Amino acid sequence: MQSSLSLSLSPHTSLTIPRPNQSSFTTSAKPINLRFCGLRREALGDFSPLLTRRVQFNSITARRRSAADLGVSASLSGGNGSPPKSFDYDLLIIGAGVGGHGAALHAVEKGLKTGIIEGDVVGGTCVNRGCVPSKALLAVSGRMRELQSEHHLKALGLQVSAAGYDRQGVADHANNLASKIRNNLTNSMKAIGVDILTGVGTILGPQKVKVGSDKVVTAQNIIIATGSVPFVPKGIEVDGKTVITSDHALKLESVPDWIAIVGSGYIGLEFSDVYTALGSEVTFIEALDQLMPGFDPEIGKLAQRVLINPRKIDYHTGVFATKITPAKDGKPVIIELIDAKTKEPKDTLEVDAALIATGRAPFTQGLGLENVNVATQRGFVPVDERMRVIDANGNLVPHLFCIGDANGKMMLAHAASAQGISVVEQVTGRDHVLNHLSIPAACFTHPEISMVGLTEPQAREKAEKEGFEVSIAKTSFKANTKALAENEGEGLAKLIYRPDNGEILGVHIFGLHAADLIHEASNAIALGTRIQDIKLAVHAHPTLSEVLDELFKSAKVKAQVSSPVNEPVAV
Ligand SMILES: Cc1cc2nc3c(=O)[nH]c(=O)nc-3n(C[C@H](O)[C@H](O)[C@H](O)COP(=O)(O)OP(=O)(O)OC[C@H]3O[C@@H](n4cnc5c(N)ncnc54)[C@H](O)[C@@H]3O)c2cc1C
Ligand SMILES: NC(=O)c1ccc[n+]([C@@H]2O[C@H](COP(=O)([O-])OP(=O)(O)OC[C@H]3O[C@@H](n4cnc5c(N)ncnc54)[C@H](O)[C@@H]3O)[C@@H](O)[C@H]2O)c1
Repeated sequence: MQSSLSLSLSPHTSLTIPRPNQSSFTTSAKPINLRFCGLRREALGDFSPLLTRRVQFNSITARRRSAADLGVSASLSGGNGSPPKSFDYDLLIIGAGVGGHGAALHAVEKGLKTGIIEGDVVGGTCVNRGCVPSKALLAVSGRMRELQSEHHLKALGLQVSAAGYDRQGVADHANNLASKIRNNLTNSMKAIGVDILTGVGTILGPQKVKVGSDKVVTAQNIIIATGSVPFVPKGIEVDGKTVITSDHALKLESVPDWIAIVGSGYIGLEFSDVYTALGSEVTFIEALDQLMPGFDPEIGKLAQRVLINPRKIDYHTGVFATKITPAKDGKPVIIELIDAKTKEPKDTLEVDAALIATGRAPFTQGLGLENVNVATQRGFVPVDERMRVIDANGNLVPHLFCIGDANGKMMLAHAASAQGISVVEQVTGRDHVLNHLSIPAACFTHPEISMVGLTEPQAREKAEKEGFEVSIAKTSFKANTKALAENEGEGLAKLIYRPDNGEILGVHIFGLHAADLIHEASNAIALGTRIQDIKLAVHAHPTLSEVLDELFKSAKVKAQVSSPVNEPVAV
């Protein structure tokens, strides 16, 4: 099956990037650890993302227009294999998702002549099929939950008659938000002089890229930022109506009475929040032994108690969905489950719809990586800690970088953008290594979950290897005035730290506005701030941020204050 993304740029142009054929896969490449993708890929064996992709630029009109419209001259120097002697751009980015966009803005700020190539729509996954529309749906589910919770409203002294929703209205809200943010992103680049080159980018050789079918551009440095697409395990037939991926679900064309969600990672969990608020019953199917396997186990348990158990959600863990057949001729969607360990048949489910949320596959095939001797690992572009691309012999490819979902380091929008900024710092003369352990992540359920750094098991494993002690501090939202005023006392913040020197190893929050609260901790990790220093910082009262204030204050650190406290200043 070969689905495609289509875009009409104008009445005369159209571009199509076919999405991967999601019915074949390979397991021969080296496993890589995708810490923030819920689980190590090797744990899934045969169910790993498949990595086939074919890109086409299928409109002759579009090809002609792209060459004429670009306004940049193709470099004539150098054959495909040798580097050109002069360049059209200082920096050329392939892929205008959030990663490419972040890199482009920073590059212009640093004075680089910058071009960005986009084969579909500006904004990529996050803006068009990811963060942005999903958060619009979650904004609706949050309000629906509040309005439907008689107990909660009564506690606040409120009376509201029955809450309802208009499905198309909700869908329009998500779609309109995506359009608005896409325009903002496009305009923000145009306004500062980034050249947006329309067409599929293919690497021809060192520092040289083809755009569409016949335009060639050269650049001093190139960043690959081609992102990812939904991964659908072998045996699952996606029809886009009753068996869907997040690409389809975000359009909210229907709200099924009963939907199975395969995978209980970020996408599964966020959509369970949306669907149950809109009235669906949900059945989770999770390959690992527990739901939400990527989260700190204690936070996962609390999340299960609050986000799963009281809602119309049941689940099967330790099972793979091996075959899913879409609804047809009056028959429901049929899901065949096998035991994840024994591989024996376990169960068959009949539901109205199934959402496949089993991770994302990198979008890198057909990119011309072979022309610079780069072999992907399960489709991901191998990079070092500075996002420099590594070739098939283990050497760095000069002037070539890869950021975002395509390198698989951390599949988050802000991580993609931060990696892009880090690359720009390097090519403009400042060495920079991004600390991925300081990058926060959040799941926008109600309430939210957020985290930065290590989970408790990861911290204990590291401590054992490196020979240090780990301590844990916790604070409850129940003791926070603002949370109680909102009648939202269900929540926990957890700090994992070194008691000898006050280093923050990880912070995990479950509760109201957890996604916003995490940044005090992530900035502290990024800046190397120790607990003995941050516990002296002052927080406004009454605010949710006092949850973190209490958390840092309750930690028992042996070291004294490690940086001088500012002298009081007369104002
Ligand atoms: C449902 C969902 C919800 C999400 N929610 C969040 C969230 O709340 N927070 C968060 O941080 N992350 C979230 N993510 C993840 C986030 O969307 C991705 O991590 C992020 O979009 C990755 O950015 P990127 O720039 O690497 O790639 P992408 O956003 O995928 O962009 C890549 C771009 O490159 C283009 N392209 C690909 N190949 C070529 C080529 N050869 N030539 C030219 N152009 C090409 C594509 O068309 C695309 O526009 C979510 C993802 C999904 C699916
Ligand atoms: N709020 C956010 O930041 C946000 C929201 C959505 C998506 N994302 C990003 O998008 C990416 C994809 O999200 P996702 O939820 O699809 O992936 P994920 O990696 O977070 O979770 C996938 C889940 O599916 C399970 N699984 C995999 N194959 C299975 C099978 N055959 N049968 C049953 N279970 C199976 C895994 O064990 C895992 O728990 C994530 O890496 C995440 O970083 C982020």
